[in-house]
Amino acid sequence: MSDSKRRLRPDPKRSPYLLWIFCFLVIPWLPINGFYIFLAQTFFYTLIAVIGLNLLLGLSGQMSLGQAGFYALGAYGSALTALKLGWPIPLSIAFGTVLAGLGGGLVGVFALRTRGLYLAMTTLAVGYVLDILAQRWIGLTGGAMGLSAIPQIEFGQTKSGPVVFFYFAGAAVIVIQLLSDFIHDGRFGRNLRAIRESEVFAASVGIQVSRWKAGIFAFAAALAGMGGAFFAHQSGFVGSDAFTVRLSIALLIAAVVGGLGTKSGPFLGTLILLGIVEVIAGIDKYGLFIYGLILVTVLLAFPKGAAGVLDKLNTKLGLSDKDTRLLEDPKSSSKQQRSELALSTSIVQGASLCIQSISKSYSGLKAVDTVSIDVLPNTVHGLIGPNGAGKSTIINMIAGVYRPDTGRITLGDQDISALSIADRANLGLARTFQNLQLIEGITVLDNVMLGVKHQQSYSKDFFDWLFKNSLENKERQESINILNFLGLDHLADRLPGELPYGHRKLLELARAIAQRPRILLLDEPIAGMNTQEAKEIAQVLLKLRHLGITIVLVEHNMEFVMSVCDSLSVLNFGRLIAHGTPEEIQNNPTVIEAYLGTGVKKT
Ligand SMILES: Nc1ncnc2c1ncn2[C@@H]1O[C@H](COP(=O)(O)OP(=O)(O)OP(=O)(O)O)[C@@H](O)[C@H]1O
Repeated sequence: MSDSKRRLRPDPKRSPYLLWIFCFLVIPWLPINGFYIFLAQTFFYTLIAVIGLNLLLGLSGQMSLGQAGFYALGAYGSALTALKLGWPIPLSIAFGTVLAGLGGGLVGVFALRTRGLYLAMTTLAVGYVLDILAQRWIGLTGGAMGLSAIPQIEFGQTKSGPVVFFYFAGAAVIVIQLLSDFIHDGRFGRNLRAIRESEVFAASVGIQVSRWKAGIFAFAAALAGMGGAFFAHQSGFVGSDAFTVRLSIALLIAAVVGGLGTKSGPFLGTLILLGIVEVIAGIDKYGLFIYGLILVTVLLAFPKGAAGVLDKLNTKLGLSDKDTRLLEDPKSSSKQQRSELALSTSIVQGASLCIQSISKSYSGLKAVDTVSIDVLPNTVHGLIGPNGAGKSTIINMIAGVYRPDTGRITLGDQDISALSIADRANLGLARTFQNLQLIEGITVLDNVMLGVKHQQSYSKDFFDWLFKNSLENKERQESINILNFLGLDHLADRLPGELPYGHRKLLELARAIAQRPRILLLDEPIAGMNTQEAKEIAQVLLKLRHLGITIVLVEHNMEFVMSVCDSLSVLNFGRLIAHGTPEEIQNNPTVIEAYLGTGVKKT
């Protein structure tokens, strides 16, 4: 396969679905006893709940110990509507799923202000509250005595009921697995992984972090609810005992044992979980203890779970995808010129930036004191000054990480002072960080694609992915052009962790360029680089300016600053002490005394 085709390959690996469909058609007709059909049904609906948790925890990094509560919402919602209102089962299952999703969304909006351990504790508490409600609201749920005679899928004949249920739940799993793969493969997965890495970073590439977090929380809750709804119609009975924290832990174990954040992890983890449940059925008293033991063992021995073990095996057998890395001449100048041309067509014209009398104090310390700076469009502006002068604070105020105590910031003719980080990014502000921000678990190319602006409504994405993958391919091509431009295209299939520091810095710049910025903010772009690498970055910045981007940078290397900047602002103790061309600044006695000393030459 040619490189360009391989790069543009539609990523979703669809062959597992053929296996699925084959098993799906064959299993019910095999001469196996009804117990195995029952087990397969249980496997299907448990898998649905585990897929949700895998997306939540594995991709977005949010821990939920309350999935049993949403599972209960789905089970009661579906059981009650079918039992008391006589709704058809597919409709009642859909209702249970939506009810759990709404519950998850509601919890999401409030709970997602917390993170890490606190989020885990909050979701645990939500799970407890829903469990206690199920126990105590006897009039509705029947408490521990439960609801019985819940309609089961019979389709006229009780005899064929289990097989119909098998198909029904199996079809739901295929759809959910497709959705999960879609999320893993494309923009959704990249955005969620970015949020897991750093919320400030995710917002800086234009992701509306709280919406995405609440959305994936609701989706995972809906899938837990769908699992619960299937459970209710399988057993025909729902009692509060089924929804304790033990269920939440079992789902968590399946997700972790299978391999968090992997596409096949939930399938493998659920298989292992149900296998264990069958084995320990006779020693139920010690069930929780055994679950815990398995979790600890897997975490220590196989941190990437069963999917990680399979992956290693595939690599050993030469079946892995990673063997198809792209190795080309890293710097073919004609290729770079072509990509520069392609890039020039997608670059948006740079904007002006106007900072008016901004100040910022940190608990009494005035880090920035009534600073005003004007940056003209299509120029490179440098912010310089000694350590602690307030440069990074200004960059962070421009990007929206900090709000100025006073003053205002205008991008073009738009006042952005009160906008969120993501809104500013979507208006054309892109940035790099003093401490590199890259997503380690995805390829170099995917890191760049994270910056590419989404060009169509998200609702169209799924069908595009399923049938053509044209949008993803277009975004890939755009990102490859940028990697070509920076001479990094031969590394497109690598992971960022495999790159030397200089290339990692370039990769961050590539991601920022992919955002098609009107203003590019660079916080110490050559820190840690050698002289040759610094010269290459200087060339890149001059080309970017030539293409029309406005650049604001903070840098301590004066030779570099003087060679790329059109104008400079000098800060000292939070105050602006000078403003002008590099030549004017080099000859300014106040600046020489406060910062430069003598001997800085423009190169
Ligand atoms: N989050 C914070 N909380 C408290 N003080 C802070 C915070 N961030 C910065 N400061 C203080 O504000 C002042 C300005 O810091 P800032 O990082 O903006 O300076 P800088 O010019 O970027 O320095 P450097 O060149 O060392 O990065 C310093 O005295 C610093 O200690």
